[in-house]
Amino acid sequence: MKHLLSPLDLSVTELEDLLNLARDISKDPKKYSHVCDGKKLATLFYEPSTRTRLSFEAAMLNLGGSVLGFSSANSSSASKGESVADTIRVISCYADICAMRHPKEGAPMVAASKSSIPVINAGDGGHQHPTQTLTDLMTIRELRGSLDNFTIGLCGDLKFGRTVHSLINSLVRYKNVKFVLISPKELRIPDYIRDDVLKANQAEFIEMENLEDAMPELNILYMTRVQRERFFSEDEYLRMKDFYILDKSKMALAKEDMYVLHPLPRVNEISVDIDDDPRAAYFKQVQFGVYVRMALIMTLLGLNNK
Ligand SMILES: N[C@@H](CC(=O)O)C(=O)O
Ligand SMILES: NC(=O)OP(=O)(O)O
Repeated sequence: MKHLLSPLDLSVTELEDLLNLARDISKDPKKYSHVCDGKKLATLFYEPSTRTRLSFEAAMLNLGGSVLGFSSANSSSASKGESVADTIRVISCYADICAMRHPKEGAPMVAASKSSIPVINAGDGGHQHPTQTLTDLMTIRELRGSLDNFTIGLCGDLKFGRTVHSLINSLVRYKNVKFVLISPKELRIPDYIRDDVLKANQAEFIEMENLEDAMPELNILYMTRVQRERFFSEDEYLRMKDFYILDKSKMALAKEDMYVLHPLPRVNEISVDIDDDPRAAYFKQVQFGVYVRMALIMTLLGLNNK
């Protein structure tokens, strides 16, 4: 049985197969509308979510399956003190596959160790968000045609932003991907990503604070929200929250064919003025998120050859 706890749980070849399947689904989703007939997905969300939970639900429904779950710790028996380990043993009796989001790093891994169904990490604390990475990879591949040979700027909260950590982990496996890490010094990328992922894989990267300086070189700009819920002090959050605001004047410095991605939700870091710019790809990214999760559910349930 396979789980998806980190983006590295899929080899580059498996990822290629999954992205090809997602592309095929995107061309004719109806072709797949009975692949998961009779199957159930449980969504165990101990932290807020709009896209991840609902796109998982939409994905399973599109495949002909059904969904059950909870959307906050308060509405589950976690509020009575039930452990993740016990919860997953119970859910294994109700569903065929589950997606779990939890504020504690490693919680989905604990769940996987006790589970008799595939567990998908739908975001664990400030650690990883592998299905957002699948979405990001599909978006980059569909927009650029390839996951090799480009420069990506990752901007904002690189310290707590789990989507950034997972995306870097995945992209270092492709050829000639250059990383520009744009953040205030307080929100720099953690050492375990800089040293154990970027340096360990001999990836080309630089760290800088000024977004304007980085703009002209970028093929992809990946904006992120300052992760308020991970800050120890509200004052510190307020000091950081508007550090970067992508607006028309900054977009004027970018290449004509640069794309802007953002995992969403956006707060203030991308001005709504640029939503109609053809380079703004963050809502396209949302649509790809459904196709890629359909492909993932099929793959983990062993239904990808049907
Ligand atoms: N939705 C993404 C990004 C964010 O919340 O800023 C996440 O859950 O990590
Ligand atoms: N991109 C993402 O994970 O969004 P949600 O937090 O709304 O699920």
